[in-house]
Amino acid sequence: MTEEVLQDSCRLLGTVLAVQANYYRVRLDSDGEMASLGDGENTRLNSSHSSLLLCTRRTRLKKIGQQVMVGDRVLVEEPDWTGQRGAIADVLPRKNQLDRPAIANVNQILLVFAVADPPLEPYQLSRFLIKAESTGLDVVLCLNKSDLITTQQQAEINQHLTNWGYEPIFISVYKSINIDDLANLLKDNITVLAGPSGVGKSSLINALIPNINLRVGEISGKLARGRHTTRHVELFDLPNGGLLADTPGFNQPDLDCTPEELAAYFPEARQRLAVARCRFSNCLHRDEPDCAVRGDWERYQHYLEFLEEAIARQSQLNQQADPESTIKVKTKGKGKHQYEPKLESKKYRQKSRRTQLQELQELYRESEE
Ligand SMILES: Nc1nc2c(ncn2[C@@H]2O[C@H](COP(=O)(O)OP(=O)(O)OP(=O)(O)O)[C@@H](O)[C@H]2O)c(=O)[nH]1
Ligand SMILES: [Zn+2]
Repeated sequence: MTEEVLQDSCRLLGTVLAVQANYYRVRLDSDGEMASLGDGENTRLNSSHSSLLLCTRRTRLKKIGQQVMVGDRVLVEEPDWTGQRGAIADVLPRKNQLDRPAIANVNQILLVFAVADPPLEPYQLSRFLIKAESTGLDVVLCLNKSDLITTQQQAEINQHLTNWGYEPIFISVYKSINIDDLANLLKDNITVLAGPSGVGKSSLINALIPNINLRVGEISGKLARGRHTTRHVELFDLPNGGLLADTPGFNQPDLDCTPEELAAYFPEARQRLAVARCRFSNCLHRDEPDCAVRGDWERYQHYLEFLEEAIARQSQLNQQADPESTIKVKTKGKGKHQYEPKLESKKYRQKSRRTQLQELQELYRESEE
């Protein structure tokens, strides 16, 4: 069933913002859906909170094993406007899906860094960018605390990041610089926010959603942030449209791509590969002859360093000796060791059918560990 068909029949369509026990908090689309409703049902329009319905999942969906996750577009039936209840009758096909955190239909990642305090560290920024790129989603790079640097310094940072293939948006939560521009980029999208600790993510969320404390307080007690967060996933409504999922702060995301994948996560390398080819299809762009990627681009050293890391990681996995890897050692008989996959490790099973989006799940996992 497509969205058009559903809208034609004037059913209620909405987006799942949170899942709590067996209930789904659904925000109904703001327009169009009232047309088919009879008189007396319009009370919803007069109440400021009424487009939020607490819904159950129809038995039919349970029977066919249809899960409902945060970010899902759903068809709601039997709205009770007074009690703010409803029932989810159908789930529209997902554009994409992250398993951890469980969010469907994510459009982009908003990566937040600060230009100062904490200082902008190129390698750390690269690491986050690569991790974000590996999801295959669009990446919006936002640099906060621009109030702490001069225009000249900002121009220099901007030049570097342009060389890297990005168009950063410089903001200051303190001075309300470019917050509206950023809000515009988030409009009509489902965005997942990420970035290291101390760059101003909480401050930014408060600036983007002025009533968030109130709202969050109403719904989930408090906006859990930092290392000791629950795994509760929630999408927050942005006042001008769009939904934002917050992530806890973390400092060094682990790069777990293969050596072969790495170049694709550098826009500079992608640009080079778009116009030329390496002699070898499995070129790692180090010292191979006729390499189209190797060169004096600014982050080439980052590439080499991360490549070493990826190679080391891979050989570690190949040796099957890393206890943190997906392999466990099983002691057999007289002290003989045998390696076998840890079957309880979801990570292991995901590896074999990994999509780029699943990289993001790991980004979350690291942030929680
Ligand atoms: N100068 C300046 N400081 C800011 C700005 N935005 C936030 N800060 C400060 O930066 C510090 C960290 O801000 P938070 O919002 O807690 O940062 P965070 O990214 O949420 O940090 P974690 O919760 O550790 O992930 C606080 O002292 C803020 O007041 C800004 O635009 N300019
Ligand atoms: Zn090459």
